[in-house]
Amino acid sequence: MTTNRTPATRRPVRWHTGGPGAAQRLLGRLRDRAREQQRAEAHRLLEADLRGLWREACAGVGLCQYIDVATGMTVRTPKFGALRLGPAGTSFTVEQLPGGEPDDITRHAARLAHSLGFAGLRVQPLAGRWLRVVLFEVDPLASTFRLPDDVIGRADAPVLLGRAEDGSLVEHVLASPGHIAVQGQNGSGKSQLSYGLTAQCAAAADVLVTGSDITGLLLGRAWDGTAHREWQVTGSRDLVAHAEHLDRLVAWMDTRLDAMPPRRDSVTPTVQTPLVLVVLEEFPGLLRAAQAKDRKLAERITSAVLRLLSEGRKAAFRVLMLAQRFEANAVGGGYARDQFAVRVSFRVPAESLAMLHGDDARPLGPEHANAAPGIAYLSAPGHDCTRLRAPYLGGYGAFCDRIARHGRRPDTDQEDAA
Ligand SMILES: Nc1ncnc2c1ncn2[C@@H]1O[C@H](COP(=O)(O)OP(=O)(O)OP(=O)(O)O)[C@@H](O)[C@H]1O
Repeated sequence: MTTNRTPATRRPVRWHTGGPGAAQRLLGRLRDRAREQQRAEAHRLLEADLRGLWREACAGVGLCQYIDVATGMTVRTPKFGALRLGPAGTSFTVEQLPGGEPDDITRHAARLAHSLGFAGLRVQPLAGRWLRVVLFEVDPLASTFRLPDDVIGRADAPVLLGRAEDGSLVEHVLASPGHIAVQGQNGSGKSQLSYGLTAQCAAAADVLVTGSDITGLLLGRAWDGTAHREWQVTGSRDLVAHAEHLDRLVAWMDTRLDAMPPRRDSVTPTVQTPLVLVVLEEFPGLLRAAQAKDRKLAERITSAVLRLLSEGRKAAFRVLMLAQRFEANAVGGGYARDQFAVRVSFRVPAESLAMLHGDDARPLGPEHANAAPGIAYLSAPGHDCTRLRAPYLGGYGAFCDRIARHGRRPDTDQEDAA
């Protein structure tokens, strides 16, 4: 069979190039796809790694259930869902065990995060039993943050306590009915927090910063020229003066309770009836010194403080007590310790953390025993064992400057103290 086709009738093969640069675009797309596949593969491998580590870590800290099945005992841990890698960091979803609470994970946060190769983690509840675990490459509390040069104008405005791991500010309203306990070893950050708290409310017309300070640094000289100074007793030479001052505060509290208007069960802070912040700096030191001098003097101080703690809330008295450790016998007994609604612990031995925050804080003890200055644990209404970084005001000179700048000057408007 022959064909008559001539070369002239054969149609040339034409490549549809799509214009100039199309080959490069195609190549680019192929490279993007390859990169995407590599990324997806890396993501899948990392997810598998973290899933395995998560399971081991949960079993390691006891966050698991043992189930007896036909083939033997099996361990069930909160289920790892999906990994998310993004500009906001690394996170994954988790389905809690039946009956589980986000707190079960938060309680072991440091140890779980370390097992996964991260510095820390935070838990965000999602829907139902699901939550998101956000991992931190560096401890979010590692860096210092400055206390802004702000003051409150009224007792019902919030003062800043610190910054939590998620970057949110943790505040406290003095007018809310709760005394404040602060414990920490030497150099752990108690003074910085107290400088910050007192400086923030030094200008408020309805707050009086009073109390007893054997060190004479937190209260005393720094407050010269302010309306608060005559309500502060300092130094350890005249311990009777501390007892007398505390008795004077109790008498003031009693006058308020006696004068409570009908159908009212608490005093609202006003300029005439200010909120009385009773600062007890190094209170165990005051008690020890008083005991060494005269046992009766120590009892007198203890009973005045107990009355302020147990009845002060209704009379707009708030106690801010500072101690290295809140051992019951060092702070006037277990009853006294139970009166504190807001509890802050800087670096303390593990046992002391559990003593002030309860057994829930026990797993955090070993890590917190080495916390850097300024890092604290907070238990307060609405804050169940929140780890925070207290704001840094600066050296003692900076504190004195703030009080000199903002401290309320004496006036004649105030009520009922006389
Ligand atoms: N919130 C903070 N941020 C950064 N650094 C801090 C913070 N708090 C304390 N520090 C550092 O730790 C040092 C000691 O802090 P601070 O004097 O408050 O401790 P303390 O618990 O009151 O100790 P002491 O019982 O000996 O008075 C400060 O001089 C400061 O360098």
